[in-house]
Amino acid sequence: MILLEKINKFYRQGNQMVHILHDISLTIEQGEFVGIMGQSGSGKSTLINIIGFLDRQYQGDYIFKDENISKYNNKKLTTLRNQNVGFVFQNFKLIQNMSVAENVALPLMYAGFKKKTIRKKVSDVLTKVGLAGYERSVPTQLSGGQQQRVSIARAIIGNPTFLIADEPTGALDSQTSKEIMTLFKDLNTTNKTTIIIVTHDPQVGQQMDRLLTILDGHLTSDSGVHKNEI
Ligand SMILES: Nc1ncnc2c1ncn2[C@@H]1O[C@H](COP(=O)(O)OP(=O)(O)OP(=O)(O)O)[C@@H](O)[C@H]1O
Repeated sequence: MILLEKINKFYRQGNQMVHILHDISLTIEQGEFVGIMGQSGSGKSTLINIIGFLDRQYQGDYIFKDENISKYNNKKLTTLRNQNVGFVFQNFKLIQNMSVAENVALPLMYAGFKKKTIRKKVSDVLTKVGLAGYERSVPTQLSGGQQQRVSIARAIIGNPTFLIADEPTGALDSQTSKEIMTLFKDLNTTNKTTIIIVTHDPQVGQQMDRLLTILDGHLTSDSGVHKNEI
């Protein structure tokens, strides 16, 4: 489903072009549960920005669902992103003065769904993440783990093809981290949602079906393939 072929990424730093990602080639199939690990500055965010259709300034080919999207303009890329990707962040990124239901409903509001449909979908998705009945709460009334569940509900309400979670347990204690990882695994197993999780945490990495490791912008290991395929 996701096929990257020799992706290279350069950033301008001052008057120099710095080579950030080096010849990254990988395939992620529908339904996979994949972790990306690597030290700070190794290029994880840069890579997921490309995978999640946020960045189109790279060299190499990105084939998504059999279509080469490397030359897509911003408009086409935004449409692709809205239709296919859900994002989860370390710091939840919830809107504080909106209720849980309003936060979760946002993607469907933008997509122009009817109010009644939205209400039903919000209720279903809150049940799925273990927050049935929390519609009227506001983020500040919730624990960190609950807020992350709200942000996961917002990410999955549009039924995305894949989820990208950037350090989703980074702000949580270890027990809550475990619970959030269990939720991701359930979503992966039950809904067959492809999930890509960036993490520093080896405990989180261990729970993934497949682990990619990035070092200085190179893909140095992929537990899903034999070493000589990298
Ligand atoms: N917009 C930018 N302009 C210039 N350099 C950048 C930019 N964004 C990232 N970099 C550089 O690219 C390299 C990779 O950064 P990236 O954020 O992808 O790493 P990371 O593995 O996600 O790190 P962290 O775990 O700290 O989030 C770093 O050296 C960083 O300084």
